[in-house]
Amino acid sequence: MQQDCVLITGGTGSFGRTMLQDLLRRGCPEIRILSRDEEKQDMLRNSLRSPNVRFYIGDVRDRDSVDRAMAGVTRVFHAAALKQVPSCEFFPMEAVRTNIVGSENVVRAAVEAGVRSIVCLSTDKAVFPVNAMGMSKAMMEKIACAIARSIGPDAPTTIALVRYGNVMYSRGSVIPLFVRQIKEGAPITITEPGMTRFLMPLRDSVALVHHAFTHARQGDLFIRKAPAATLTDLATALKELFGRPDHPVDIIGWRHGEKLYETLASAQDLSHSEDMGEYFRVSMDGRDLNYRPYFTEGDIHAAEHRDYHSHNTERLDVEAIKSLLLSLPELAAELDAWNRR
Ligand SMILES: O=c1ccn([C@@H]2O[C@H](COP(=O)(O)OP(=O)(O)O[C@H]3O[C@H](CO)[C@@H](O)[C@H](O)[C@H]3O)[C@@H](O)[C@H]2O)c(=O)[nH]1
Repeated sequence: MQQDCVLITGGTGSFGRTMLQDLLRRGCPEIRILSRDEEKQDMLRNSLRSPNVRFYIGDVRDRDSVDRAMAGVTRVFHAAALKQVPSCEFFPMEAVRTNIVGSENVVRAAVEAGVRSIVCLSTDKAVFPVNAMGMSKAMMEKIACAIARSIGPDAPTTIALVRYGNVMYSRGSVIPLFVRQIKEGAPITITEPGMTRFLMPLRDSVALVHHAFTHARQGDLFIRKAPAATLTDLATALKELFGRPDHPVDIIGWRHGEKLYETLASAQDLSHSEDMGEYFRVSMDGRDLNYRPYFTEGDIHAAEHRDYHSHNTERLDVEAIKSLLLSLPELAAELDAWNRR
């Protein structure tokens, strides 16, 4: 049997790195990282010093570089993406090149190389997308599903997707920003007090990817359920944890391409899904392009479902947000330093 060899695209990002550490802990004999930035790779190489990890400089936009990293691989986790909402609004074609064309390159290369299983990372912003980042991720989902449908259930490669909400404390996100503002004595900048976001600690992120690797059927989409919070409650929780309940807040208004709440699963998704407890499993829509059956075999179940979004999921109150925040190692370290100052 072929030795397990996992390729992670975008392996130096928060999600990719968590996956890498997890695979190392599980004793994976070979893990390949494909990414663009040699400096980030070098830092990761020096911090890991593991003979099991191999680094490939390349770009998912460039099929040749993907093919080179893909040879001999058994599983692929595709996490490489342009993921910042505001920058994709200003450079939408860059999102097209990386998130759409790049994803097609990775999925096709995996199929052609006979990889056993590929899992592509998506986001709640791909559902009813209003910004270029979400639109490009929605297209990635469509492309992965279209390729899955075309190769069929008996192909050697299984293509699956995982979809998550916001990862807490990820680089450049709102929680480290609010923490910095509290520490510097600057007002906390809230865009819209009642805006809600799903909240997921990074540690909860990788289990579903492993599940998808092992259990996905062709074209499956796995959606991680999560609780949500309003920005006001998130800010209040942080202010209280840092002993600054009266810290000032500025309301700055919505940024480009934002939504009041995010949808993780649409009614259409849920109409062909199974509720697996911590996640939904959405099966690929396997109907073909023959129009006639659409009128007799349409999706009659869609109307029975409600969208699953950050306004109607479990809502965390301030105390619950505080305990979730305290469970994050990054936040615990910040608080420790703050209390010892
Ligand atoms: O100064 C600020 C900055 C942000 N926010 C709000 O905080 C929330 C979260 O913002 P942020 O942490 O920037 O994340 P998102 O813009 O929601 O997007 C993140 O979460 C997505 C998953 O939903 C990922 O796909 C994206 O890559 C990632 O950037 C949003 O409601 C923002 O309006 C503020 O209130 N004040």
